[in-house]
Amino acid sequence: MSNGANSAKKFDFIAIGRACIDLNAAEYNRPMEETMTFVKYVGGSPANIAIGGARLGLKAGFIGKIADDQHGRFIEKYMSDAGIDTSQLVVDQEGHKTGLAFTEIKSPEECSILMYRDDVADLYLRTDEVDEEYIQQAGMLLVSGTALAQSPSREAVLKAVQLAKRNGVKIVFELDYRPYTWKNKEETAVYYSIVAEQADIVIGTRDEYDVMENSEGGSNDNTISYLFGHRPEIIVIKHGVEGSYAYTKSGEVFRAQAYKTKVLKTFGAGDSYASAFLYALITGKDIGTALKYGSASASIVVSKHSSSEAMPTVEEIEELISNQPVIHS
Ligand SMILES: Nc1ncnc2c1ncn2[C@@H]1O[C@H](COP(=O)(O)OP(=O)(O)O)[C@@H](O)[C@H]1O
Ligand SMILES: O=C(O)C[C@@H](O)[C@H](O)C(=O)COP(=O)(O)O
Repeated sequence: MSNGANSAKKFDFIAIGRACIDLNAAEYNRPMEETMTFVKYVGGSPANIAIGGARLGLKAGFIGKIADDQHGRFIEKYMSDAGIDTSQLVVDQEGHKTGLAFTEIKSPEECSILMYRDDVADLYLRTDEVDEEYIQQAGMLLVSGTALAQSPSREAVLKAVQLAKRNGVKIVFELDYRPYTWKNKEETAVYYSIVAEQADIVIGTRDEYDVMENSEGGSNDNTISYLFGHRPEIIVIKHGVEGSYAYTKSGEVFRAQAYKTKVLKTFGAGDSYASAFLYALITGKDIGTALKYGSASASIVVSKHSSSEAMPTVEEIEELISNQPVIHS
């Protein structure tokens, strides 16, 4: 497949979904109960991926809804300063709030996220706020699975997927499973399958594919045999510190190991991975190299305090790939 590189298009990719706030513990190695200070960053998986892509020099756009408040304005300015087109970042007019993610860093291995996502603006994006002419201008549409959790955002995303298909825009589905936004796993499995079957590229962790399949302990072989019966041409399955695999419809299998690093916290790995993986595909690198870019980017971000602000440059990624040993597992 051609992986979406299209210099004739205004955007290399457009992400759809949430742009929110991360409040990351400024004090490490303690539970949230004892954490008194937090540092504010833009967060939300698709926003992080757009920021990561823009840091790597990609032309990125964003479709989403932000609150009409100080947090919403902070997000819009940060993303626009990062070089992302925010013309389709709709400002909510109904009093909905910005989603907040407080992060706890108990140890490098024990991190958790406490989400405040009741009535959040991002899940109120409507179908009439998704514009065909905007989507036409992209090489790829990056869909976050969390945006399928509730209506009207669910229908807005399904419309974006339809428009992308109609206009030959590659669909990248990042499963991005956040249990607290869903009613139950059965519902998640239904909507994940609907979009995964229509996507060109699917990216997720092994656990997230299990959610899509509404099963436990699933195998990569079963996942790819199901999805390759549909539209996907590339399936990426991440296995945490044990590395990741990419499978192609023509039967190739690629594996990348994680790079050794001094881990500060584990969150941010998935978003940095996705942005660097897509950057590599969009700039014409092969799939094996793209996996390395993803792993390298993730190993940089897990060693830093934030997800968005910590997104690396191309030079940092390439330097790390050349010099850093991998974790053998
Ligand atoms: N402790 C770690 N050290 C170095 N790299 C890591 C570590 N954990 C994850 N990674 C890298 O980040 C990638 C994505 O991590 P993973 O945990 O699978 O996804 P997610 O963050 O979406 O749950 C992995 O494939 C790996 O390359
Ligand atoms: O996606 C969110 O709403 C929270 C993120 O902003 C946060 O930085 C995070 O959890 C990132 O983790 P990842 O998805 O593993 O990259």
